Amino acid sequence: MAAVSLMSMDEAPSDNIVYDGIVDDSPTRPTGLYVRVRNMVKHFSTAKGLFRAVDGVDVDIEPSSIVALLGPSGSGKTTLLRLVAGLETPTAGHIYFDDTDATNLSVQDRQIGFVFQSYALFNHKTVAENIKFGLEVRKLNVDHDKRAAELLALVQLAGLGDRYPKQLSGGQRQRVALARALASNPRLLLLDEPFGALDAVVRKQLRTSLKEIVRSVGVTTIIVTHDQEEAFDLADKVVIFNRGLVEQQGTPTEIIKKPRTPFIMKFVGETNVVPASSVLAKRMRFITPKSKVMFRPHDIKLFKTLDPEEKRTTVAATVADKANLGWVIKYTLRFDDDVECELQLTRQQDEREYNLVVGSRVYVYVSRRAMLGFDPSDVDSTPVV
Ligand SMILES: Nc1ncnc2c1ncn2[C@@H]1O[C@H](COP(=O)(O)OP(=O)(O)OP(=O)(O)O)[C@@H](O)[C@H]1O
Repeated sequence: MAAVSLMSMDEAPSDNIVYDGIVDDSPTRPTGLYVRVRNMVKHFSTAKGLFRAVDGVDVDIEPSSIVALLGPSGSGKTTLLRLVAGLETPTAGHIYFDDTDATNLSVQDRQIGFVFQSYALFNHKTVAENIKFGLEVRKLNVDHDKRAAELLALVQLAGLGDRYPKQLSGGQRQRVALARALASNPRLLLLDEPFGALDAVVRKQLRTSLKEIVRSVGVTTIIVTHDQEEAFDLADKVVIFNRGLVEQQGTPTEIIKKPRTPFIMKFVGETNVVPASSVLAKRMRFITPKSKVMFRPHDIKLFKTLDPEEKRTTVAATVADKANLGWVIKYTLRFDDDVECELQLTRQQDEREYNLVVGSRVYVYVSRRAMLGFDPSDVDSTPVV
């Protein structure tokens, strides 16, 4: 999709930018807000006591970037989003928008666009009227019809302005909600599970559109999601919450390649968990004071036959099950101490190299470097009261 500015021409700065004699006459894009959250705390009083929904969080959200807040249910993602929006008052901490302390700004003065899971469109208004509502509330002095048409084109609904929300699919309604949120040219867009109610195919289409749209508009975007694939695909930075705290934040690649804690390792991607006292952990000489050991299924090296030399560095197992999951084949391997682990292969890998028979014997090697010791409390995600 071509870069689209939400500024209409009468608002756009007239000066073109000149670099070394080359005139860049593309419409000037607004830069998104730089959002900094500092030592943010939000405690709720409940019948059971003080609930630490957000318990001291620092997050930096670069201008015009997309940041995904990911984490188990009840970990504080939505509460942080609501704090940034001004819909909750912090117990402690600060929020800065660029260099301004925005902690006590009213919701209206924050210039934020919102999209929630439930469409929150006015059913008695047409699509265009719904979008124009976003302009009316901010009393923006622009040509409303023209802006609504621009926004409809941006969200790929050109020509549907006269329809009513009930005449649209769920995905189209969410596109309208996005257009409305962008109508007033917000510098910050907040999305709370925006695709939660949609089926997988529509979710994916909207995800792609959202990425293109927010990048072309240049708005800083924070999205709360349960969906890891969504978070990793969309975001420049993923912030993973657990029990009101940020457990890790970084680029998707950093989080996948360098999970900093056992919680992250278990939360992101598949893991095998075996006792630290298992034959496998011992044979790999993995020494840990912790009670359990985890490693990724793809870190297993498997041999169907062995040289006598290799027998000392591997552990024999029986193929207990083979699950055919389409493009992925999942084997369950049972060691002689009855500990089990899973091995995942692509179908191609399996057909080319393995094709294991249930009941056959195999030999397993896992590098010590791929193993991580942990106690069950290290991966606990029960919210703290
Ligand atoms: N007004 C409130 N009063 C008391 N507790 C609250 C209030 N708002 C939120 N909570 C609690 O704070 C915790 C964090 O909620 P939050 O909605 O931020 O979690 P979340 O990570 O977004 O979870 P989910 O993915 O399920 O929406 C939850 O256990 C919730 O019950």
